[in-house]
Amino acid sequence: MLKTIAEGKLKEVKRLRESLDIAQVEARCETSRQISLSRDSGGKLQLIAEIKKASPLKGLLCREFSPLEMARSYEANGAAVISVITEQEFFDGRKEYLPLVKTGVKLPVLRKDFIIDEVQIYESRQMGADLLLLIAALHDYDSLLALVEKCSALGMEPLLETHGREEIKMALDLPVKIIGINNRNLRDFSVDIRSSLDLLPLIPDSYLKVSESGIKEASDLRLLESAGCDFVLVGEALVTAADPGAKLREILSYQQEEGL
Ligand SMILES: O=P(O)(O)OC[C@@H](O)[C@@H](O)c1c[nH]c2ccccc12
Repeated sequence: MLKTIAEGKLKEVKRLRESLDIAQVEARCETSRQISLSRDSGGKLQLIAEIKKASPLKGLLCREFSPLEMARSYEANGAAVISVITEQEFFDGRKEYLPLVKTGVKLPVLRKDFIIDEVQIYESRQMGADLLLLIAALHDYDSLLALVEKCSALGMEPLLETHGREEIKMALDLPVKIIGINNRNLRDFSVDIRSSLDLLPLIPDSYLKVSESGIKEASDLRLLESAGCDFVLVGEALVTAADPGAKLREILSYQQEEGL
């Protein structure tokens, strides 16, 4: 599956190489400031809320889909970061969603796509992304290193997504600050948040740790918080709710109850 998606990106990369004015993006970057994430001072888990219209496995998730409205309601209800899926073929995302969301909210915005070439990093910068997802499974060490460095040079923060011990080991050898553990196996799409619980202890506290996928309830957040996780990335559970903002508030509400 992952391979099919990445192969689909090759054409897009070719087109981008022909059309994107890299020098112009670089020139504009000099004046722009990097937004960086940090751990909550009280140790509270923070939430990255995803704008996700569809998934390859389940198809359409959200009928009345308005990315801007959704982002604003995530922001108003306590999200720390907005994640925007821009991949079109399998997730029905659109590149336009990112600049739209970026201008509509104050929160940092993460671009979720399948990044296989540095030209997409320039494109992400031009779109206005603050953070960029890089998927370890798509690369070897050298190509990841080049992408991570390009990302940082352009003032964006890479979120390196891993699955399994080997990929975490590789992540720890790269100059990244944020490591994600995807609970979804991108090869067969099975999901289990225990995968984060098992792997979080392998990541030192000098990194920001993100658990991604299959997170639905306050009880999941509680578990991950006590395992030392800093951020959770939630998509489906929010976008399939009648009121995504209200759902976000509800799953974070345990933090108030505990008076953190
Ligand atoms: O909808 P969920 O199960 O809450 O998962 C969100 C997010 O983790 C998932 O969309 C995701 C994780 N890694 C990705 C890479 C590309 C596209 C999407 C993803």
